[in-house]
Amino acid sequence: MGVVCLQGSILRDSGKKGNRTDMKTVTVRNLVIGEGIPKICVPLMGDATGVLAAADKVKKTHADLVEWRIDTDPEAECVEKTLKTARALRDILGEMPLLFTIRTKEEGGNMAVSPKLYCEMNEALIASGYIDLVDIEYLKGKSVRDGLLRSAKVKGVQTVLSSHDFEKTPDGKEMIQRLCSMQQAGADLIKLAVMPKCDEDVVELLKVTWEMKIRHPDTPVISISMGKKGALSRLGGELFGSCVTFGAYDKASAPGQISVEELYEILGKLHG
Ligand SMILES: O=C1C[C@@](O)(C(=O)O)C[C@@H](O)[C@@H]1O
Repeated sequence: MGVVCLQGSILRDSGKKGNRTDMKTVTVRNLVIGEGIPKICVPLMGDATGVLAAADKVKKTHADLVEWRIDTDPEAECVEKTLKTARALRDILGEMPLLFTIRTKEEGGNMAVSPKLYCEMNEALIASGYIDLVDIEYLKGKSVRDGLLRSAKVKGVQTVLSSHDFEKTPDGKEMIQRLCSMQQAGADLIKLAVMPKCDEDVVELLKVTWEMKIRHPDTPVISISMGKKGALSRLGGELFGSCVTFGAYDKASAPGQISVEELYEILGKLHG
C-alpha cells in the first residue's frame, strides 16, 4: 500500500499547487462532465415497466443523467424488446443523457453473458440512436472493447470504460495502472469502483483519483470506494477529481449509494 505520495510528491513534482488542473471535459447533450460539481447519475433497475416508471420520476429529481442497468431486467437477452424500451426511455428522458450498462456477473452485476451476446447487445444499442453513453467493461478483453469503442465513435456514442472489484481495493500502483490502461484504450470516460476493507483503502482510492487529476488529466475519471466506509468518495469528487457520482432513486445499484436528493444537497454545500 502507499505508492501514491499526496503531499510530498504529486503537488510539488507537477508544479500544480493550488486549484489548477487541465482536466478534460466531455459534453453529452447539454451536460458538461469533468468540471465543477460532480454530475449525479441515477441507476434505473428492473424490468421495462419498472424502468420506464422510474425514469419518469427520476426526470423530476436533481439527477443529471441516468444509467440503465439492463442486466437487472429478466428479459434483457431479448434485444428487440430492449430496443423498444430504449426508444420509450429516450422519449421520457428528453435531453437527459442516458448511459447504457450491461453489468456482468464477473464485475458484480446480474447477467452471465457470453462475449458474443455482450457485443451484440451493446452494438444494437449503440446503433439505435437512443443512448448517449455506453459502459464497456475493460476486462472483457481487447477485441471486445476495441470493437465497441470503434462502433461507439462512429455512431457518436460516448464511452465509459469500467472496472470493478467488489472484493477489495487493489494497491495504489495497480489502480493507477488500470486507469491509465483504460485511458490509453481511448475511452471518453474511465471508471473504477472498488471495495474498501479498511479506512486506508478509502484514502488510497482518493489519492489515486487525485493523482489521475494531476498527472493524467486527459480523460475524466469516475472513482468509487463502495460500501458505507467509502461514502466520502461519492461526495468529494470535486476536490479529488471524480466527475460523476452514482445516487439512488428508489433502489441502490451498489452498496453505499446515497439518495439522489441527499447527494444534490451535500454536493451543493461542498461546492460552497
Ligand atoms: O459502475 C458503477 C458504479 C456503481 O457500482 C456504484 O458503486 O455506484 C453503480 C453501478 O450501477 C455503476 O455501473
